[in-house]
Amino acid sequence: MTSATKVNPDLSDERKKVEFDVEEFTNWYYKGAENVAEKRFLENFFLSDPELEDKVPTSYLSHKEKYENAVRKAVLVVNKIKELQADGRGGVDIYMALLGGTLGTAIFREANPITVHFVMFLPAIMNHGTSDQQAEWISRAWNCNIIGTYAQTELGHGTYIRGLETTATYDPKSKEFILNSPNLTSYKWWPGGLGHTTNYAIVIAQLHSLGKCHGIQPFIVQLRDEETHMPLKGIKIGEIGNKVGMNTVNNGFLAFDNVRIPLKNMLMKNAKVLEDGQFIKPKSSVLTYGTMMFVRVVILKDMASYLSKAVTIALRYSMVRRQSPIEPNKPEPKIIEHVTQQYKIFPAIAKVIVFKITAEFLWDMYNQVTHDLDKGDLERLPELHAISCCLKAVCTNEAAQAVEICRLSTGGHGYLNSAGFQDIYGMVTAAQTYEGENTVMFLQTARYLIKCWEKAMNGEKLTPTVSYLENFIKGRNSRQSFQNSPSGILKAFQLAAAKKIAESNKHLEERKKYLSPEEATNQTGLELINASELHCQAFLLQATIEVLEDSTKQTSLQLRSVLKDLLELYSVDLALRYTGSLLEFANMTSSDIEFLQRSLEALLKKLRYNILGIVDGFDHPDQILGSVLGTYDGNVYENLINAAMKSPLNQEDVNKSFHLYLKPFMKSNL
Ligand SMILES: CCC/C=C/C(=O)SCCNC(=O)CCNC(=O)[C@H](O)C(C)(C)COP(=O)([O-])OP(=O)([O-])OC[C@H]1O[C@@H](n2cnc3c(N)ncnc32)[C@H](O)[C@@H]1OP(=O)([O-])[O-]
Ligand SMILES: Cc1cc2nc3c(=O)[nH]c(=O)nc-3n(C[C@H](O)[C@H](O)[C@H](O)COP(=O)(O)OP(=O)(O)OC[C@H]3O[C@@H](n4cnc5c(N)ncnc54)[C@H](O)[C@@H]3O)c2cc1C
Repeated sequence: MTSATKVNPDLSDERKKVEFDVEEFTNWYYKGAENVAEKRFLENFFLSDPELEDKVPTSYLSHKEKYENAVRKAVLVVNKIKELQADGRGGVDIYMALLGGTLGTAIFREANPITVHFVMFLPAIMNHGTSDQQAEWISRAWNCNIIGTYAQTELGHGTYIRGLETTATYDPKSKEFILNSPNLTSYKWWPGGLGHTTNYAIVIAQLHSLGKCHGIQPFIVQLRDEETHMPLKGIKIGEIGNKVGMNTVNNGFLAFDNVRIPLKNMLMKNAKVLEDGQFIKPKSSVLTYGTMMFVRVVILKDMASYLSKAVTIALRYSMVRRQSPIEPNKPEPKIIEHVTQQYKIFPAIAKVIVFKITAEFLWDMYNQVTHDLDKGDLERLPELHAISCCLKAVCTNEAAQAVEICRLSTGGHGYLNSAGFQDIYGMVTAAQTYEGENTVMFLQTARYLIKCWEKAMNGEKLTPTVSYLENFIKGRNSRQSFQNSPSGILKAFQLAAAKKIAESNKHLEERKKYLSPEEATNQTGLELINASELHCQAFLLQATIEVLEDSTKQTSLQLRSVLKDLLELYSVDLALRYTGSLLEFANMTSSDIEFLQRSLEALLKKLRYNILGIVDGFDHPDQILGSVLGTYDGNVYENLINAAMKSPLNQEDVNKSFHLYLKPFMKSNL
């Protein structure tokens, strides 16, 4: 972690003031010293490989060079993983760390063209394939003998997947499906790696058999020749072009012209087509959506990791950058002394912890529910779907906002590519859209909440994530005054969520008297999103309070106290951000707001000298951060000039454009 160069004295002075043991925090954060040792081993194993180091910063490469470099590295990384596995080390976790997490983005900067192979193609075969199909495809895919993507979205439809237009028509004579893209809007558009990397895909298409359409189903389709990599007959394929970020993912397009695949290539764990063309319905049609749910759960973990990088960069920089005297005639302070600067960064640090805890909570819930599903029990699937949708939306929205605020908190230097924010933002903001656009995700949760509300009104028992609605209906909580503590703020959010759900339901019912239920839902959309968001914020806070309480029982008093301060900061900031809803629904008064404001300021002050220990404790080596502003040694000005010198323009004193254009122009008298 420590760099060989001399640490900037401003930063080393700060480190001396931290009151808790940073390593103890690291061990707590990564759930044990063993995990920390493994994390450090992996980081060192990959990042010390000179083949994975970029001699020229990738931002100076062309689009094509960036892609080729990313493919080269992807192959190296997977080979290195295999090396580790041959030594009996690690399993799926290594892939996750390298394909999405901080280590993966340290290597690829933007992203990896084979991530979707591991995150969606393989899970789709596992989720939707029969045991025979798994036997046929999994080991080839796992060994990367074939590389696949998940081709669902089309030019015309991403959200409304029932409206997808690609067709798979069963021909009982040849026992084959015929794939077609009937028009331009049915072209597949976006799948990661599809452009020039993958040779197979899970294609989601409308199944037609015996003259009837049976809705969307997954098919495994070969796209390119396994030797020459040329697109197969009837397949049109390419890349969709430059994007805001993630430019090394090689997102592609795909169209079919009468492409035939055998019957066995429809993934048939759930729905089936028999040889004679008879369609056998699945136990539930939403089982087709399982792979999306898996990724929504994974995204949450990624948000905590990406945001932890952004806050580390912003905070370290704020502790070495000096600007603008606060008192006249006094020296310029570190910019962190400006209270407004503290507010830009400290609450975002608290969010990292809240998102990480909740991500782990959701991961456990996902594993439990999929275990139940394997036994045919679908009972908790709607609850998991509802909570994963709103968590995906809130956490990606908030992470994107927080990363941008971190960038702004570093002033002009933060706008430089070498500051590292652009790549982080590119990854985070993409997740606001992919795997379900966020507004649509909020509306999915709201649909569930309205159903739960109706159930609760009928006296039915509710699942754990919504059980607070029962308390509300029984009249508990509603008359309590607002309490300024994490559990008091949680109660206020649950009350506000319950009242907002009730109010949305009331307006929905009123509208249903003269509108169709669907149009009534559309007209009530703004309130439904609001209800969904309040519900989600309550869940994030509840999960964190419960886990922190439990997981800090064995920690030192000093660490427990800092984590308690961070939880308080998170909840006070949350309450202040939602004063509108809390004033309207949760017995909050203007004097409560004044008190919250004072608490916020007091907490910033209290955390001022411990907060560096938290970001140091995230334990990101400089290579992971990839930022001239965030290095452990804090030597930002030296880093800035060194990075500037790597610009290709700085490799010569005079650029040829001077002789070609400037000189004739400057000498001309026109
Ligand atoms: C590295 C990553 C790269 C990125 C990759 C990608 O982006 S890949 C591309 C990613 N693309 C996207 O993410 C596309 C986003 N779009 C979608 O997921 C769907 O089109 C939809 C969910 C918005 C609507 O679907 P619809 O019109 O069929 O549904 P509806 O609203 O009429 O509700 C019907 C019922 O289904 C239920 N239910 C729904 N989903 C699930 C689920 N996963 N599980 C369980 N249940 C689910 C729902 O609760 C409702 O239950 P109820 O109330 O009847 O008991
Ligand atoms: C970086 C990246 C990687 C991707 N990777 C893949 C991949 O590997 N495979 C794949 O298949 N796809 C992939 N996608 C596609 C992605 O899943 C879709 O873009 C996403 O689901 C959103 O769909 P859309 O683009 O159709 O947006 P639209 O649905 O057209 O959204 C446009 C606007 O319409 C609004 N809107 C739409 N429907 C509703 C509604 N019902 N109610 C209210 N508002 C609505 C939205 O809120 C949004 O404001 C990727 C996308 C990105 C950006």
